[in-house]
Amino acid sequence: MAFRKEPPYTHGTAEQTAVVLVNLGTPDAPTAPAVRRYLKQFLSDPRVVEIPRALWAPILHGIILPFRSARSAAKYASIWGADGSPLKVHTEKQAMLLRGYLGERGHQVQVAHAMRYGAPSLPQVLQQLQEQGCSRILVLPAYPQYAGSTTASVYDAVFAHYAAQRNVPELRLVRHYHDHEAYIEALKHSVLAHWDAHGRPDKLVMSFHGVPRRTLELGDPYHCECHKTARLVATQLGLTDEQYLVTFQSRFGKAEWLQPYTAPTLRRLAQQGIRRVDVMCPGFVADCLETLEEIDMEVRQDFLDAGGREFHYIPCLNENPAWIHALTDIAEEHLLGWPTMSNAAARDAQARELAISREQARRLGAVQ
Ligand SMILES: C=CC1=C(C)c2cc3[nH]c(cc4nc(cc5[nH]c(cc1n2)c(C)c5CCC(=O)O)C(CCC(=O)O)=C4C)c(C)c3C=C
Ligand SMILES: [Fe+2]
Ligand SMILES: [Fe+2]
Repeated sequence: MAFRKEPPYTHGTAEQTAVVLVNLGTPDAPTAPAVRRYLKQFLSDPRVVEIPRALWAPILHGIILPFRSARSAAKYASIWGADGSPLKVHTEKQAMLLRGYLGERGHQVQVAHAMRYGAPSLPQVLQQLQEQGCSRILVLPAYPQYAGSTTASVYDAVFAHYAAQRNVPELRLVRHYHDHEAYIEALKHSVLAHWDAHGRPDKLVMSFHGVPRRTLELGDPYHCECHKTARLVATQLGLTDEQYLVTFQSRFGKAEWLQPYTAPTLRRLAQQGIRRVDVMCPGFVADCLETLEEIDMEVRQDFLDAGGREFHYIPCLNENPAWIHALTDIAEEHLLGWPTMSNAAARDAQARELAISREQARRLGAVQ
C-alpha cells in the first residue's frame, strides 16, 4: 500500500484545530450533465443503495442516470438562486457564521464546510486543513438524526481519506443531535415566529426525508430519532397528539420506505376536511431541492388540489441565529478538552459560565 506523499515532519509546528461542517452536496449546475455527475457519485455509494453492485450498476447506468438526470435538472432549475443551489449557499453561510460564533466564544479554530458528494469534496477539504497545520479535526455532519445512508457515509469518506495517509490527525465525529436542547429550541422558535406572523394551522406536519423501511428492521436508529425530534418539538410547542403528524418524504425506487408518506398523507388530510396545514422539515437544516421543490411546490399543489385551503411551508433553520447558536453549542461540546482557547479566553469563558450559574441560582432562590 502506497501512502499519499506528505511534507517531512518538522518540530515545533503550531498544532491547530478545525471544525468541518459536512452536508450532502448538490449539483454544480441545474443541467442534466451536472445532475448526472452528482447522481452518479451519490447513487454509487453502497450506504445509499444497498443492492449488490452487479445488480445495481446496470439499473443505475441504463435507467436511472439517463432518465432521472434531466427530470431532476428541471426541478433544480426551479429552485436555483443567483448564487447557485440553495443547499450550497446555506451551508457556506452556516460555516461562516459558525466560525464567527466560535470566535466570539474565544475559540481559535478553523471552520470549513465540505460536501459528501460534489464540491467542495470532503477529501479536498481535509487535505487543505492538514496543509494548514490542523492536527485535530471535528467532523460535524449537517444531519441531526443519525442514518447509515447519511452520517455513516460521511464517516466512510473520512476513514477512506485517512486510510491512504501516514500522519493522521486526531479525529472526533459527531453522531447526532436529534434531541439537543438548543436544536429543539431553535425549531420551536422558528414555528412560533411563523405562527406569530400567520396564525395557527389545523395540523402541524413534520416531514422527514425517508429511508427504506428495511433499514429500520436492520438496526438503523433513524426512524426513532426522527420521532424523538418531533415529539420534543411538539412538547415544547404544547401540542396534543392530534395537533401534529410525522411523515416521510422523497421515496426513491420501488421498495417500501418509512411510512406514512408525506404527499398521500397531505392529500388525505385535505379530503378529511383539514383546511390549513403547516409543514416543516426538521431533518433538513438547510433548504434544498427536497424542501423547496418537493414540499413547497409539489406537496403544496397536492394538498390544494385535494381540497385543502391553506398550505404553509415553514423554512428550514438555515441562518436562523438560534440555530447557529445551537450549532456552536454542539461544536463546543465536542471540542471540550482540545486546547482551542488562549489562557485569557479560557478565563473569560469560565467567568461567563460562573456568572450564568450564579444568575440561575439567584433565580431559583427567588422562586423557591
Ligand atoms: C436529511 C437526510 C437525508 C437522508 C436520510 C437521505 C437519504 C436518501 N436519499 C436518497 C436519494 C436522493 N436524495 C436526494 C436529494 C437529497 N437528499 C437529502 C438528504 C437526505 N437523503 C438532501 C438534503 C437532498 C437535496 C440535495 C440538493 O441538492 O438540494 C436525491 C437527488 C435529487 C433527486 O434526483 O431526487 C436523491 C436521488 C436515498 C436513496 C436515500 C436513502 C437510502
Ligand atoms: Fe436524499
Ligand atoms: Fe425528492
